[in-house]
Amino acid sequence: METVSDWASHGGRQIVCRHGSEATGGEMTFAVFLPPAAKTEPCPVLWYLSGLTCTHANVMEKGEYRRAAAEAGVIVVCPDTSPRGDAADDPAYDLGQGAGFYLDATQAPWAGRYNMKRYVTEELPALVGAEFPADMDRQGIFGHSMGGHGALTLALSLRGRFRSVSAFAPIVAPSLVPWGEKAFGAYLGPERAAWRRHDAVALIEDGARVDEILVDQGEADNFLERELRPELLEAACRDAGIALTLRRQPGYDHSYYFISTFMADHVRFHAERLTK
Ligand SMILES: N[C@@H](CCC(=O)N[C@@H](CS)C(=O)NCC(=O)O)C(=O)O
Repeated sequence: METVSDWASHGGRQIVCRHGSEATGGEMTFAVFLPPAAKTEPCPVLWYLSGLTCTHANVMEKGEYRRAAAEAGVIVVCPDTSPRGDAADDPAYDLGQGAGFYLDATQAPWAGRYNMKRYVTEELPALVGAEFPADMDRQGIFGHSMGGHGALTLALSLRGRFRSVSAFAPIVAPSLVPWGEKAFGAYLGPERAAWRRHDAVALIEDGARVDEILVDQGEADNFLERELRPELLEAACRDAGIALTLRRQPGYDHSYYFISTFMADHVRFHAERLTK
């Protein structure tokens, strides 16, 4: 692992690292914020999964998580969203590089390197646990849009791994919306039964559970009705008895101006569950 940048920030350190990845077959870059408390003790880890078109850098530069994470004593890790370099790609912004959807692809030309589920749940946690003062028994996960889909599906399918889960404007039912239908068709093939394991609403319908979920959703989000459809998560959680707090925020769109507004609320939500 190689350190690309290491900045002092809020009494802690904002670091960017690069490493050779077996899961994705190439070099990967991620951001990790160490709070001041990490100088003296292992700290819980909060994973932030980003949305379409993002690298590790979008949330690092625009997400404004550091003050709250420093105060709470939480490490924040921000992975990239897909394999890079000479990995297969597509000219569209919502397929290929920048659009890994946090699953392990089974279809050509994506299979072999588009293993973002394995990367963020196995390879990168092993690296973070080995290289940083991280308490891997206390992990939370959150994300935005495609990354909100990732946070919800990984928390639901890896029961017990994450003590807390939240999302900003998540794609809650990718099997039913254009972004997900396109990506799942490409990465997983036409057999829709295989899609259900990567769809938060379908996972809940099929019996997967978490105790509680926090979601913020802007009401002025251009993708709300076509791609995000939070009402489907609301119905699934109601039927399953999952405590969903869905906050509809008037006037906010899909951007990092929205995310950064509610970021501290989410970091504190996780910290309360990770530090008690
Ligand atoms: N208008 C965007 C659509 C994709 C989009 O809104 N991406 C969101 C995540 S789903 C994002 O975070 N974009 C990067 C940013 O705002 O920094 C584009 O075509 O690039």
